[in-house]
Amino acid sequence: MESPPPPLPPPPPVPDAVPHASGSFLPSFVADNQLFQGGLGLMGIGAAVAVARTGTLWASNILRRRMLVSLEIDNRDRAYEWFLAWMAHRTSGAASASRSVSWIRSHELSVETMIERRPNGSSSVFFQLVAGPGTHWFKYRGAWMQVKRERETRSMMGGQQAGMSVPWETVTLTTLSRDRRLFPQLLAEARDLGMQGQEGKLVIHTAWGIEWRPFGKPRRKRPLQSVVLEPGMSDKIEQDIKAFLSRRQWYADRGIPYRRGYLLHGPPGSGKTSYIQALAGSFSYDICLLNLSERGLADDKLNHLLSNAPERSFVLIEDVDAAFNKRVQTSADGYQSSVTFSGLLNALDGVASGEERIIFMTTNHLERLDPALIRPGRVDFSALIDNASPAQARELFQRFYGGANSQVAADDVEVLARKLQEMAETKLKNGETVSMAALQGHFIRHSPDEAVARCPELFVSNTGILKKDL
Ligand SMILES: Nc1ncnc2c1ncn2[C@@H]1O[C@H](COP(=O)(O)OP(=O)(O)OP(=O)(O)O)[C@@H](O)[C@H]1O
Repeated sequence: MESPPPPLPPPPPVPDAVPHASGSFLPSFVADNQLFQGGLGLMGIGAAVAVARTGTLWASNILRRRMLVSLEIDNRDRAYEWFLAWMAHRTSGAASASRSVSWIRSHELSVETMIERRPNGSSSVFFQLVAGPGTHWFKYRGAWMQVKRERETRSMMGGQQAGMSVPWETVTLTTLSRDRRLFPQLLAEARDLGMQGQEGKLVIHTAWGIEWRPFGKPRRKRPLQSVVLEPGMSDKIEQDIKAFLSRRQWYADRGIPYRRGYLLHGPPGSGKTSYIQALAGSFSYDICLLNLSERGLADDKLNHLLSNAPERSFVLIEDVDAAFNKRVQTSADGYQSSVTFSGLLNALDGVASGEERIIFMTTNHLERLDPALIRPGRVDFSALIDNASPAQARELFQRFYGGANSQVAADDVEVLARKLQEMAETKLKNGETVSMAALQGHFIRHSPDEAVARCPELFVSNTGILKKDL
């Protein structure tokens, strides 16, 4: 019988997952591990720097908020263009002698090309270097100011620039809080300088989204007499507007909305738009040009625009028939333009529509307009501005060729003008007329004698469409 196998050796002791240390694990791990000590040290320094930096930022923000004051002007506000013009004026030779402002030499400049037309017809071009995008410093009435001009490109929503990317600019003025009272003074100076530039000018506004903004530079006012209407017509319209402008309280006392609508209708080239612009200039009013077919314009925006037209401005809706024919439904959900017909009617005299507003509408086709659009309350004064009458043709001729600077003797002008009127009367009896625009073009092209001799070729049968215009 075999001997039993020898006994197995005892299993090795199981090592402790964690060596028994007195207390916890970490201190001894750190005490024995220099690399870890270094890492902890660096962490501590990093944390201290971060805290110091945050503290400094916080303190400088507090200080900035308490000690400094900033004023932001963006390019949607009229003060923006006035301030830039003020800056340009101040940095130009004309005003640099001004004691109120001294500029630190700017390193970011941009150029504004200015064309100055002289009365004799010549013009001169000069370049104005203005502070461009960047940071500039100047001293105004003893206080240092920082100007930060920033430009970015944003895409416009709505308005004639809908979908376009246009530069979006802001200017931020910063000065010591104790000098904050200088901001209104500076803006008033900029405004006065800017208004000087608009003195005697007509500002045309167009819609930018739901806001009105000046479009281009202010234009020279057109003399009202230069637009020759049928004798007495201009006075009639002028008197009606004067009466309206003088009865604000009368309307208020009777709770009647202080609004008035005018409709000038007639063939193309009869002077409707020119007259409205000249009339606005004669009242020192601006023009707000509203295009109902403008992309992105909807009923709510239209209502906002009509309710928020700038003070002292006429709202002009040209060719109003083109936006709406007689409620022609072109699709199940609405009309051919983005503004609905009922939206226009409500904007013109609905409950939400604005107060103190003068609207001019023009059309070549009165017969196409919906009666709801031209009923009183929306159109309070309607006038036919027609093709040239013999009297108008004569007066336009005299305005072109007469006057102090005329090369033609006054008597000769008078004889020719009378001849033109007699010819026009004959033509009119035959049912032939001519537009004032065609007469204007004819007079521009010809000498007085030629103008009269060749005028008969301009007249066409009374369709209002002229051979010359085709
Ligand atoms: N009655 C007028 N007196 C002086 N100029 C005129 C007259 N009518 C038209 N003109 C000249 O003809 C041009 C076109 O005039 P305007 O645009 O005002 O006509 P309109 O009636 O508004 O035309 P449309 O109906 O096609 O818009 C302008 O250059 C303007 O100077």
